[in-house]
Amino acid sequence: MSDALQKALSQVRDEIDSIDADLLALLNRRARCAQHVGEIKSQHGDAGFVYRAEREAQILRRLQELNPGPLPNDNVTWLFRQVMSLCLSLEQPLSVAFLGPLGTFSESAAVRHFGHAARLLPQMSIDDVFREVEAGHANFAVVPIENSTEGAIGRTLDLLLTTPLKICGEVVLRIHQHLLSTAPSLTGIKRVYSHAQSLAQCHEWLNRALPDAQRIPVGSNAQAAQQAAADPEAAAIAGDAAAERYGLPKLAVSIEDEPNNTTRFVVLGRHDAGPSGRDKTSLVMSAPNRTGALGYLLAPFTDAGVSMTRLESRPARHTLWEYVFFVDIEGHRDDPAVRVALDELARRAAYLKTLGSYPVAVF
Ligand SMILES: O=C(O)C(=O)C[C@]1(C(=O)O)C=C[C@@H](O)C=C1
Repeated sequence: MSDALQKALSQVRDEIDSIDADLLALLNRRARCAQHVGEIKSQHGDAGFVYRAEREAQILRRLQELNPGPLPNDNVTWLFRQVMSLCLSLEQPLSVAFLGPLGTFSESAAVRHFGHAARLLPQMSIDDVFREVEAGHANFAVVPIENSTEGAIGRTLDLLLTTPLKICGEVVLRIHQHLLSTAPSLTGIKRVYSHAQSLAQCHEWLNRALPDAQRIPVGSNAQAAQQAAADPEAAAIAGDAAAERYGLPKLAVSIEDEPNNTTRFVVLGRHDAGPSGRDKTSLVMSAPNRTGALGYLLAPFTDAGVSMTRLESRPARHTLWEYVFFVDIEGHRDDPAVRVALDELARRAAYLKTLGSYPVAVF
């Protein structure tokens, strides 16, 4: 290395060292502020509300607006999510239940929302995820609710009907499915394990690339990866997190049939979130089985100028040919227009449950 190059490099590296020292001091100053916030909250008997979904969303949105680059907004958001996760862990360590084992897309969603400092509690089923928070063994749950290719996750909707938990956040995750196997090539693969939803998301690719392989649905993508890791004639369809966790090579990447394959998860806790300025409210209601009933129920939203972003029907399981409707609207239940619409809806619906108000996903 020439002297000139050495000198130029060491000048910039000295600057980086000095910036890192400043960053370190600032990060610790921020952490002390968060600890102070925690003390104020517990002095006011508010220790149960240490995690503030709406405040985190506001912080991240503001930083996205302030970001001058060259770091892209997604990376900045990820970085500050980690910073808040660490600051929060000094106030109160959080635990998050999700559909395990480790390596599922649900784990990726949980980490995306709560950062790496949260304690992860993988569960065997979506029912167990709900139960873990309902029983007070975990602070929050992260469960899938809909996929852009496959539609609603029925079990989550059914459990939302009866749970006392509230939706306090959402996570939108781009799903890239890979074929993971220790086999040297596609030729030796006789079995493909995956969650039924993932097998369906890669149905056309499998028809083309592995028409003779047996497709075996299992409890989760991560479980599929565990099974494939132990069987050289098998492959799993799963994501990056499972590939890394179980040390499986990727034989084919991004094999999902739909290029925009995305899953939306909801975050459940004992309270919903305060208004953040850009919120959604999720509801479930029942309409009597007669002509025009659904239109009658939805009219209060139009009348109050509230936009509906999602409508999903699901059989009411106890009565044949009766349906419940899951509705997402724009706005927080404390917004005046939403409040007016909900009050009117409560008068019209045979059954109405507000599942929660929460910030629109930030990234
Ligand atoms: O502002 C608060 O209420 C805090 O607890 C601080 C803080 C943060 O690090 O900025 C940490 C956790 C909360 O979820 C929101 C924000």
